[in-house]
Amino acid sequence: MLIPIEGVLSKDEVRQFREQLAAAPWEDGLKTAGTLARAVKRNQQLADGSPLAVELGNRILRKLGNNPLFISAALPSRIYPPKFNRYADGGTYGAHVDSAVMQVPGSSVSVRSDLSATLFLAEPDEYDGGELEIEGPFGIQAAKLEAGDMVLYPSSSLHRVMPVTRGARIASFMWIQSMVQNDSSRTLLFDLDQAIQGMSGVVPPDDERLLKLTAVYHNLLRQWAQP
Ligand SMILES: O=C(O)CCC(=O)C(=O)O
Ligand SMILES: [Fe+2]
Repeated sequence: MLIPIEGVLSKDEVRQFREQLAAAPWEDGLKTAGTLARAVKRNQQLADGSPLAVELGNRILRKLGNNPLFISAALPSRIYPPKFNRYADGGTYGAHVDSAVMQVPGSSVSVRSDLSATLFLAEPDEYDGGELEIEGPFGIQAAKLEAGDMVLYPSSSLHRVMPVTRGARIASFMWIQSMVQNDSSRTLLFDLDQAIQGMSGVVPPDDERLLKLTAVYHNLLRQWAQP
C-alpha cells in the first residue's frame, strides 16, 4: 500500500533545507548504483556521511520519531540514514527494486528494506515530470507530492522516477526496517490503529469497545512484532 504522510516538514523547514541544499556538493548518482541500476539511473546525490547529509538526515529522523502517522504506518525498528537526491535536465531513475539488505556506511548495522520512503523537498510546480511511479496489485500509482510531504511504499515494489524535463526535483529518500516485516500484517495494524484513533474522539476514553479494540491491536502487535 502507498501511504502519503503530509507535513513531515513544515514549509519553513523546507525553506531552510532548500537553502542549505542549494550550495550542496551534489555528486553523480551512478557512484552508488549497483550493476543493474547503472543502466537506468541518471541523477545526483549527496555523499553518504557528508556533514550536510548527516545534519539534515538527523533533523528528518527527529521529525519522523514524533510523527504519529509515520509510526503507525511504518512501525519502524531501524531507518537507513536519510539520503538526498536531485533530478534535472532529463534526470530519471528507471524501473528497479531496492536492495533487500543495506549496510549502513561506517557501521556494522544493516537495515532490511521493508518500506521505502521519498520526502519531497521541491513543490510540484517547480518541475515537470519527476513522478514517482510505483507498481502495486492494482496497477501503477504515481506520487508527486507537495514539498514537506512523504510517501511510504513497500520496498518489494517495482518503482521508477519519470524524467524531469523542466526545473529540478529535490528529495530525501530512505529505507525502513519495520518491526512487522509482512506488508499485509502491517497494513492490517495500520487500518486498525487508524480506526481506533478515529473513534477515540467520538466515544469516552474508557468505552469498553474502544478498550477491547485497543487490546486486540496490542495483542496482534505482540504476536507479529520483532523489535
Ligand atoms: O527519488 C525517489 O523518489 C526514489 C529514489 C529511488 O528509488 C532510489 O534511490 O532507490
Ligand atoms: Fe528505489
